[in-house]
Amino acid sequence: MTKYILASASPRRVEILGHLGFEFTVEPSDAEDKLKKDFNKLPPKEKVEELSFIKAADVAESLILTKETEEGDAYIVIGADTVVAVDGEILEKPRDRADAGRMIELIQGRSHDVYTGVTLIYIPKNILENRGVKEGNKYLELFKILENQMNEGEKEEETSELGSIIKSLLNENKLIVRTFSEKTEVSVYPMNEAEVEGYISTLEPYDKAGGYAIQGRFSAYIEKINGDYSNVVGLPAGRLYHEIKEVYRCTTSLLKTI
Ligand SMILES: Cc1cn([C@H]2C[C@H](O)[C@@H](COP(=O)(O)OP(=O)(O)OP(=O)(O)O)O2)c(=O)[nH]c1=O
Repeated sequence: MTKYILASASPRRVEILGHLGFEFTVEPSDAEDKLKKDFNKLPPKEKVEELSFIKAADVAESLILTKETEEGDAYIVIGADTVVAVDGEILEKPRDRADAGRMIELIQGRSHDVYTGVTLIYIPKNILENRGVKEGNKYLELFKILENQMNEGEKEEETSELGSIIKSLLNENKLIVRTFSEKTEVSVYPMNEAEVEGYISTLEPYDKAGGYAIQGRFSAYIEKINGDYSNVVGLPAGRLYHEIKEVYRCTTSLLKTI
């Protein structure tokens, strides 16, 4: 049986994946905070794709190295990241009230893009079953070295090596990794000062990219969208379902190589 793991603390992602009918467990990753790498230099599409990979790879690596498996299950780990992009600036979650106000001022009365990147990592049961043998130990050692480097706060290139176990397994054709992203264009009605103030006085902006929730009070200010609605809320449901189907299509060739 294949088990699904959502590598995200976002309650919106839990809801969207639940709607798709998958049974899954939630194991959030704090890999993003561990990295010193400056993702802000990347364009939004690359940034969300890279961060989704980092989150999924972090959870997949711990799974490969530590998880007690039941009767040799296979796993699909799902990582995601969402940002708002306006005039070449990337808006993540606002730091404070002033930052939330700045973001709402920036996006009101015009359109912006919301990007969500998703990474799926399929771990066949054979990898988990082989953990105890020689090859498994090789990865365990690599993982320990990386962890020590992070603890000691060593050089930036080394701390950004998170995901290298997944990459080396992928190179050896032992995993399936699929990364993709969706863009949704969102047009926001003009807002007056009282409306901006009123909105940032709610708790809504503070855990959302761009400082707003299309699914909440901010719906009052949404004029139209072009693209997938669920993508704005944190997970592009339709694309995700079809990408998971594609993963299963690829498992046939993967299993031949293990
Ligand atoms: C634009 C927008 C974003 N969001 C949310 C989706 C994401 O949860 C959040 C963007 O932050 P992310 O950093 O993508 O995700 P997260 O911190 O919530 O969870 P994790 O890192 O553990 O995966 O913003 C909405 O809920 N509604 C919206 O309209």
